[in-house]
Amino acid sequence: MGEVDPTFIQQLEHRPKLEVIEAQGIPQIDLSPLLTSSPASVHADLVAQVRDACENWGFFQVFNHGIPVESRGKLISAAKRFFDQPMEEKRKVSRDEAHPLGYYDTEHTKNVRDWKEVFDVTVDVPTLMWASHEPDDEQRTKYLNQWPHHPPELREACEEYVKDVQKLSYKLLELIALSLNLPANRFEPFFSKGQTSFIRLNHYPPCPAPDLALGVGRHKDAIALTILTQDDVGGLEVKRKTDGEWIFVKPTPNTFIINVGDMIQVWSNDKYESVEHRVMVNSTRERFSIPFFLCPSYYTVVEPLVELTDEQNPAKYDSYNWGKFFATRKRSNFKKLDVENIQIYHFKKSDELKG
Ligand SMILES: O=C(O)CCC(=O)C(=O)O
Ligand SMILES: [Fe+2]
Repeated sequence: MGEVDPTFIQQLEHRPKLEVIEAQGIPQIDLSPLLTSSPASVHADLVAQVRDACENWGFFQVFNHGIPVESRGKLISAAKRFFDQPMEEKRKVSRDEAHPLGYYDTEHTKNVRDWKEVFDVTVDVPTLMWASHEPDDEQRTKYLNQWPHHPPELREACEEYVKDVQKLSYKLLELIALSLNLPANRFEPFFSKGQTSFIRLNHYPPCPAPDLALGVGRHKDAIALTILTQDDVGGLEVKRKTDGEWIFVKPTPNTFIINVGDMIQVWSNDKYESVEHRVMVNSTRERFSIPFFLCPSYYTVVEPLVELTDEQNPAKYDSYNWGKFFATRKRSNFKKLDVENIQIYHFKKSDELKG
């Protein structure tokens, strides 16, 4: 195995095992009933499959989702053309504190550098967000996308893809609401008045030391729901809830990988957990993946839903403001902070539950 800069090296217990466990993969769910009829409420079997997957895995794959393969193919090709350029070209659209969207290659997860480069694109243009993480500062800011000159088709490919995936995300939110015995449209108000969703083009170049580094270190997604597409290389691993083993998510053509994020964990009062995952790299093939991170409007107050709490099952979290949470996270991208990045367990109600 080769060498990498020490900033990329994972501690011993977090290094990937190069022989992967593929057995008993995450559940596969056929969404074809939704192509022919709605509302989702008529599909009790589908709702039950979503409930099982959310309870037992926090992850599932969907097929027959209605999104044309070309839409993803075009975007992955455009992403490849963008990342293939010299660094000085990519740096022209670099992300910084003033422009939080665009190109970035020094992301750290849990203080270890990730073996990847990314390009972030916001969905609503402009996206309204708090200007500061300070709780009492009510100033707002507007996020705009930064588009590179090359490749010229990147912008249209992103915009077309986002339109399709957004529709899918709303269908999935309806299914998740129904699976929690809530009305299908229960989550809609959080997203319908200015959401903060974004997509990330991930490029994982070949790595000379795939036994030491990770494309993305172990983490949970802070958002509501992630819809991920990956190419045929593979690398994503999900932590199995039953025994904590890292399970390889085998690339399956024309499927999307869905995972419950931290906000659904809080809304559901821990009925559905946001599950840890990470990305392995390899020494021979580059890999591309594109997560769509579904996020509510910046002012959304996130707390366990009243319908899912009662005296026997009291709320396990204090409420938090999504935009302030996000701004606090973002801050650590540009400044090395001494404290751990903000996490939902910081809002757990009782001290013995923390950790
Ligand atoms: O590349 C992948 O498969 C997953 C990436 C991921 O987990 C993330 O960007 O949050
Ligand atoms: Fe993730």
